[in-house]
Amino acid sequence: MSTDPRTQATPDETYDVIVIGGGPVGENAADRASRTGLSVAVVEAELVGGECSYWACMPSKALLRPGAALAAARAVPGVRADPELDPAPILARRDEMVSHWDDSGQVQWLDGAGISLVRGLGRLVGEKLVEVGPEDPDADVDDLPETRLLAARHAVIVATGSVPVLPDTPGLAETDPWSSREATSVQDVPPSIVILGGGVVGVEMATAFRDLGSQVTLLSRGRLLGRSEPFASEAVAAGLKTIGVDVRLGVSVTGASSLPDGGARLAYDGPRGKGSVAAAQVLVATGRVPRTADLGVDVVGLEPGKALAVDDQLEVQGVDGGWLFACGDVTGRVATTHQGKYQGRVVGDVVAARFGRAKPGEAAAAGADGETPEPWSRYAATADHGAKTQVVFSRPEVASVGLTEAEARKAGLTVKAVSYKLGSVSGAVLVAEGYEGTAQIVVDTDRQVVVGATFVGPDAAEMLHAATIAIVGQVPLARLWHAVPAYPTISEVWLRLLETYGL
Ligand SMILES: Cc1cc2nc3c(=O)[nH]c(=O)nc-3n(C[C@H](O)[C@H](O)[C@H](O)COP(=O)(O)OP(=O)(O)OC[C@H]3O[C@@H](n4cnc5c(N)ncnc54)[C@H](O)[C@@H]3O)c2cc1C
Ligand SMILES: NC(=O)c1ccc[n+]([C@@H]2O[C@H](COP(=O)([O-])OP(=O)(O)OC[C@H]3O[C@@H](n4cnc5c(N)ncnc54)[C@H](O)[C@@H]3O)[C@@H](O)[C@H]2O)c1
Repeated sequence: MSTDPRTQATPDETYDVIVIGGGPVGENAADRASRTGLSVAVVEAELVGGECSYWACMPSKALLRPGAALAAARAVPGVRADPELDPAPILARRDEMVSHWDDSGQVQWLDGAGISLVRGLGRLVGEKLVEVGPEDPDADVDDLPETRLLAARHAVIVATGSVPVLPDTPGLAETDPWSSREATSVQDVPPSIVILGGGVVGVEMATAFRDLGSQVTLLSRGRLLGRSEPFASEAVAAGLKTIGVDVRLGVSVTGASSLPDGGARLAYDGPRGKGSVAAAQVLVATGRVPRTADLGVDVVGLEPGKALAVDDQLEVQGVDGGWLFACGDVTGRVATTHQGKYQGRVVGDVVAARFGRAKPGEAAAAGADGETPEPWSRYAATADHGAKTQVVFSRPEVASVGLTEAEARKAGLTVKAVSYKLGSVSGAVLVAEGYEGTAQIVVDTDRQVVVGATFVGPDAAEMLHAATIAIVGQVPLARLWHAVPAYPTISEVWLRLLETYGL
């Protein structure tokens, strides 16, 4: 395939399976792949555990939880004293949650699972060949890993995640803006921060920094959380304003400049003409792209920088031989840890069954002889289509699964959306005075099944899984009617939703 001399070299090590990227998704894929006796190596350039453990899910949720707990306490008369947020212990608990950016616990776990760890940046250099070397070969550090050539007997699984996007707005890069990494690992809370981007990172970090005491301005081109139901966007915008975030919608940032005493000013075109905002710190939260630019995918005929398109077995499309797989953010079809780990379990099982000592019949069920595995079998990531879940830990929380009403209509389904105010349910009244929130289900009226659900409100996250089960199980409404929610819980909204639908 390649005339690169490296592909002619004798490999330094050979494994049955090589996983490039030891984030949450790669770890899961490696774990499952190793279960039928295959030898597996994980190649990791930074910390085992990936973005999620050290700079994303865990630290961001650690920063957000105290504010949610305080709001919950304040919403119940009878809680004595007036609790307050205290940044120092919040940051200290965040540091604990990320194990002080030390991955020895996760390395131990890999070790216990019998998976080899190879530190360094992995690059594809040929079919089933991975060269591992320093991320920056010119870096001036003592313990740069030596370049090693690894060969895979059967499969390479790519789980390299994603990287943040920095828009090419004039002057923006020169203001030394933060990405979500610097924001989630903050040690000195800035007195003021301007956040560019009203997606998930934007609204979560606006909430967290307001709780930590910063003055926060959030600039968004469109509505907040643009992929959510519009009522969720409105509730989150209102929630941010209530806690004192300056939310400016419909603004396009046109330029940025550094200020002489530190900080920066962003200029923008908005609904009321030109404007600007200054802050001690800029945080750019304008999305992420799959990390394939430095992966060597060109040697297998793929375009660097683009997502690795996969089928439901997570096999990379456009590469022959059935040896290259991908899962997680790098596929561009999921952008959360839990959905990526689901893919990791599927691809790990596919690889284990096709190439390892699996039970009789399992290799065929996993597609070893060219048959496509059954949807909803353990060898197909079927939930990627129409059953993805996400929780945004803003205040109020936004928990969603499946299709929004607009997405369902776009997909050609005949649907009816019904919603109900959560504050009218007895369980919610008990949880908080003046509980405000909304639940909505999107029903496919031809099949009489739920295809989407969104819950917005305090602790809405914990309501999501019932909806996920209804969607994945394709439970007919007539049967769902017999799932009786306990009284007095907020889940009683399910009964109200079905009544509102007409049952
Ligand atoms: C601020 C923030 C908060 C988030 N909060 C949540 C949340 O609450 N819940 C949720 O579900 N999702 C959340 N996400 C999304 C979640 O972080 C990602 O979906 C998840 O980390 C993807 O996992 P992954 O294993 O695919 O990639 P990553 O976690 O990015 O891991 C990829 C790993 O591969 C390594 N790597 C990359 N290239 C190479 C290479 N060539 N060689 C060797 N190693 C390589 C990297 O060093 C990294 O360790 C959040 C994201 C952000 C930015
Ligand atoms: N709780 C969670 O599950 C969680 C939390 C944080 C992040 N994440 C994941 O991480 C990923 C990245 O999050 P994110 O918020 O950075 O991305 P995002 O795609 O959710 O939002 C990016 C926002 O930036 C805007 N934008 C893009 N370019 C812009 C520009 N030049 N100027 C102004 N605005 C611009 C977009 O319109 C969008 O609103 C997401 O896919 C998300 O699912 C998940």
